[in-house]
Amino acid sequence: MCGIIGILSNTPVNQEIYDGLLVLQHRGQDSAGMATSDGKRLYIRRKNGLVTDVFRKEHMKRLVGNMGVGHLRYPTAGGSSNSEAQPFYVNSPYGISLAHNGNLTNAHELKKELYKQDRRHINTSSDSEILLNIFAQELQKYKAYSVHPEEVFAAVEGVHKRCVGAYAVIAMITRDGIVGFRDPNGIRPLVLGKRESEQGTDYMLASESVALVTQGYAIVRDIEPGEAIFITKDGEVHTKQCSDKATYNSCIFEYVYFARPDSVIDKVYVHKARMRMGHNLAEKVMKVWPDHDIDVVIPIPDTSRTSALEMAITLGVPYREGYIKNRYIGRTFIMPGQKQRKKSVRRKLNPLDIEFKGKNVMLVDDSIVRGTTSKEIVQMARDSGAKNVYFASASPAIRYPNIYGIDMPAAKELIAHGRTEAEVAKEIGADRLVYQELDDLIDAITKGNSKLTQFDCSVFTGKYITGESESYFTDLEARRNDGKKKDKANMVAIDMSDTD
Ligand SMILES: O=P(O)(O)OC[C@H]1O[C@H](OP(=O)(O)OP(=O)(O)O)[C@H](O)[C@@H]1O
Ligand SMILES: NC(=O)CC[C@H](N)C(=O)O
Ligand SMILES: [Mg+2]
Repeated sequence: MCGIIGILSNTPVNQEIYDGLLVLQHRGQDSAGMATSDGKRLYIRRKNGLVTDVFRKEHMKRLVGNMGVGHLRYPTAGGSSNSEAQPFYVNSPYGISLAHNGNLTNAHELKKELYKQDRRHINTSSDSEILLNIFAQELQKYKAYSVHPEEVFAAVEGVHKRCVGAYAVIAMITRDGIVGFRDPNGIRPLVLGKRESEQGTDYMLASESVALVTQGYAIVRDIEPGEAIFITKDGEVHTKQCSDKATYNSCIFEYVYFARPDSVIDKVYVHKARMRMGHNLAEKVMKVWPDHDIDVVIPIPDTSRTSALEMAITLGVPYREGYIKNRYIGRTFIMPGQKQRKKSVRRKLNPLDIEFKGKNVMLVDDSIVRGTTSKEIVQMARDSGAKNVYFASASPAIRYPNIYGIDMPAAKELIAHGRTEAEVAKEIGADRLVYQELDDLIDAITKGNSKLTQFDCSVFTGKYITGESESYFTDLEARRNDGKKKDKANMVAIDMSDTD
């Protein structure tokens, strides 16, 4: 679930992109990168690590210019080496650098097609390098001396025709401006912001609105599914719907887990959606278990806090912080390997015994994916003297892979895959388990924007809007299960990063 940013400003953008990336760090912890342009030349820095590790003073000084794009990576394709850090760059036509959030499901076919048909060589296993080359190839068709909106929009139409899957994209054309677009299903988010200053109007595109508002930009609007925006270096803004099949099928997991609560996605306040998830979950508990004996509701920090608090209020039960989170450890779920994820739950969360001793505790998390967190957490509650340990998940059971930008490629790694609710409860060691109903989860979001009627809920339903074949999933699981990822982790193609 990478994070992307693009800024076209009247002043240098390096510090603002850096600050914006810091705000979006929760979307990708693997690598960070930035490309800037002064209208003549491109400057680029990308490397494995967190934002604070990747950019030092000397790199920032070199990233000059008033426009640029930034990226945070959480890999869903290829390996996790420096050479797959983004933005990717291609010099023809015009010099394009591109940052991608999402995942292409026909990357394999496109890679072959790019060589056979277009004589373009792809040097990494990243689907984003493929996406960049498709965009470049489509733009090249017009052979214009400099880029105009018509050519950009025609190129995006070409991308929509050739690429399948999820993609929110911000690209920079070195001499001409910034382009943003969202796939025809709008699976991944992209929002536009604007800021007036004495020097003129500055524009920013980002995965989440929190990156805009923290830099003083006002939210203008979300980019629509299938729509493209071209902001020229002179500050003209052009937009066009580039797909005749565009519909909203936004990823529901953005609201459940990925996005920051202080972001607004497709006009829905994530914080409020999570509150409603907690409320609906409490109603389900009261329905299926009217005589419950819950003494206290305890959230699993960080993400579930918002819904757990609202759940406690609706249940009329005290809410207590029972696990203290080490603020210097990042998100566990988006770490690359199971060993690392497991180890970090214990290092990250420590129980406060006094909140557990002799009590019936209801632990609340936003989701149970591999069960790494819940297993450890339930055990910690027992070790701290809880009488009974109940567990509630603000989202339904996750039984199917994600193929749109969340790294959950192997069904067998999901704890609820092929298991009933009671079996999952047993597996995580809980005395009772309550899952949110899918309709209640959807209701929690649509209450914020009734125009959103459809979502990508594939991890709960196994239904994929882009219609992939059975063999795609078999192949994906074989290529990207946890064991395979370990082998690929250090696969370096051309290492363009500095060694420090
Ligand atoms: O069942 P699992 O495979 O463990 O995945 C689910 C857990 O992972 C996430 O937490 P994470 O630590 O990544 O981030 P957070 O601090 O934002 O909650 C999520 O909030 C759940 O707690
Ligand atoms: N999570 C994402 O959005 C990943 C983007 C891209 N597929 C990559 O692996 O780099
Ligand atoms: Mg969590």
